[in-house]
Amino acid sequence: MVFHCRCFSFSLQENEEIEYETITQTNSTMTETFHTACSDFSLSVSNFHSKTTEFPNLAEKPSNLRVFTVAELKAATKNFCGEYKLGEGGFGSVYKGVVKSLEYPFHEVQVAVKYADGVL
Ligand SMILES: Nc1ncnc2c1ncn2[C@@H]1O[C@H](COP(=O)(O)OP(=O)(O)OP(=O)(O)O)[C@@H](O)[C@H]1O
Repeated sequence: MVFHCRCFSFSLQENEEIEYETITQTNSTMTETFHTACSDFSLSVSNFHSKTTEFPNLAEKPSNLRVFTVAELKAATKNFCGEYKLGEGGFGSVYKGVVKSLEYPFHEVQVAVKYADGVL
């Protein structure tokens, strides 16, 4: 299962604000793939673990979030190259990367890709 979420903007240099996309990839026995905004992320996970039906199926929600293949994420981060590492979180490392914009094919979009420990 692959989660993608455009999370937040942050400042690289004092006056330069760049929008980043955080992509989290993780394995699961669940076969469906769904996309969710960060605010929904813990909601969907708790829904999955508790198996309650109280929350809507996020796969059925309309979404404009983009799915990336593992190959695309490897290409974007130069195969998760150490030089591209931005930081480390509780369950994996985060790498900067660059992907082509779908809207404007000649534009590149900077992204942050989280590589969850033990996934690949
Ligand atoms: N969009 C981003 N741009 C730049 N650096 C980032 C970005 N996202 C994460 N990082 C870097 O990676 C580090 C880990 O981020 P992450 O989101 O994994 O943190 P976390 O929420 O503490 O981790 P976890 O969710 O695994 O518990 C951050 O402290 C930061 O240094």
